[in-house]
Amino acid sequence: MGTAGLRHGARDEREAGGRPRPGAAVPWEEARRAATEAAVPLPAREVPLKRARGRALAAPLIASLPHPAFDTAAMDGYAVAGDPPWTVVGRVPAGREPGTGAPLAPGRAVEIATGAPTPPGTLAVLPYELSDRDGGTLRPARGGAGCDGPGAGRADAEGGRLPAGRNVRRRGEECPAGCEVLPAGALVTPAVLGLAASLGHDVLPVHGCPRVAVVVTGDELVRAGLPPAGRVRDALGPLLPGLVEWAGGRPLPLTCLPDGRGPLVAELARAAGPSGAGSGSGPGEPWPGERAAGWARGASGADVVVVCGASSRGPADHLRPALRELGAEFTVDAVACRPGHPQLLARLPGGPFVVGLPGNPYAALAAALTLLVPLLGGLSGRAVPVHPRARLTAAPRIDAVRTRLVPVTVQGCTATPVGHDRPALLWGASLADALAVVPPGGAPAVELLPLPR
Ligand SMILES: Nc1nc2c(c(=O)[nH]1)N[C@H]1C(S)=C(S)[C@@H](COP(=O)(O)OP(=O)(O)OC[C@H]3O[C@@H](n4cnc5c(N)ncnc54)[C@H](O)[C@@H]3O)O[C@H]1N2
Ligand code: MOO
Repeated sequence: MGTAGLRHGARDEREAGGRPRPGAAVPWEEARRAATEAAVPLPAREVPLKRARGRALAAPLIASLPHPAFDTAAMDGYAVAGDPPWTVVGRVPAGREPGTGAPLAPGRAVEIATGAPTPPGTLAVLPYELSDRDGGTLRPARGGAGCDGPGAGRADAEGGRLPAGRNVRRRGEECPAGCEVLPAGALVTPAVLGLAASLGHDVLPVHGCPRVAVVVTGDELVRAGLPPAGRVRDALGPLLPGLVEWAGGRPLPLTCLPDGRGPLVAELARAAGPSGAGSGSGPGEPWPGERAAGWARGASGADVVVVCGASSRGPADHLRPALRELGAEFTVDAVACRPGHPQLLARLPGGPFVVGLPGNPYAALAAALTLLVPLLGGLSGRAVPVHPRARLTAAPRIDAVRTRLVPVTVQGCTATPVGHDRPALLWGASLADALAVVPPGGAPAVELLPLPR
């Protein structure tokens, strides 16, 4: 393909009304934005914590409790009141109901466990290792070192007085009840699950998980063993389920199709067809509210169909003709990038999205990070990520008109191309931490697209 048309692609390759002309390569940034904006988050529902991991919060996470929920000791040691020496009068174990013990009078101390409620009247907590106990009498140890910041627990120079509040966490000092700790759209990670539990939640409102059908096409593909002469191993069947899960989707069982328009039309028609009405269950069954929100899954139960291969313009490349035959609407029809330019995003009438990925495996991965990952992020309700940027330590080949996606390793604010980045092999991508997005003409600092782990 010549470059002159692409240089002005964003302006010249559009029909009146702003739609891209069929076959027009849109700039990479624009393609990613179109994929992000095409997706409306799937409806939300509350799920138990153990089923929320990897989903996006459909509402901000609010603290149901203050944290800490009561005044509590931050160290194992002694809760003390007033000036030393103190008389040790008892012990507070973790788990005691706050406010049930007697208030601590000046000159008294109680042994206390980390996390136990401090008695009313507590001045501070003196850690064991900074204390000097002789029978029932307690004093600060001489010259104790800091345990919780500089000088923590050490009595001050004049008169052995502990700063008020030392090693005591006050109720609500980290977050008061009602505080918004995470915004809607945050990804539920293991840390978020622990945080939600700490703040009193048993369930979380999360967006639905888009179901993704992966269709691998090509007569030449074999799925196991050493390929016979002229054949190649399918690299995308193994790659895509993990990528889909990482991006927020749920992969459906893989479909392998021979080359040919007929099988592809039949598969896409099945995906576009009315969802298994009357079946009562199964992957196509809607969640409550899905229909009201305008969601219609096809008979295959997929929200998104990813078609690998058949994306180019040769006689065996049937994806575009098949989509046109079915009346699909194209959102992106080729992208001005290398590799991965034949990729596309379309929507079948009333049904699922279709993402077309090139057959060359590294090109398919680069394309998936361009269109599929933003689409799945949007459908699953994830906030649009802000990716880090870095300076490249070696100049990659710059393209005057196309964005290049270059596998790199990342060290701090610098990124180093790893090479091995021809479209047909995933070697460079396997060595890399990220793909650097090198815009047309280059840039001093480039965006880094994370690679699925
Ligand atoms: N006339 C043109 N020809 C090509 C163009 C173009 O613009 N004009 N673009 C080239 C680029 S760039 C790419 S990328 C490919 C895209 O090809 P398709 O998406 O149509 O895929 P195929 O033709 O089926 O396969 C291309 C290549 O990839 C291998 N392949 C396919 N599927 C897999 C798989 N699942 N695992 C591993 N390898 C796979 C296939 O054997 C071919 O070698 O088109 C160029 N041509
Ligand atoms: O752009 Mo292709 O997608 O070079 O391999």
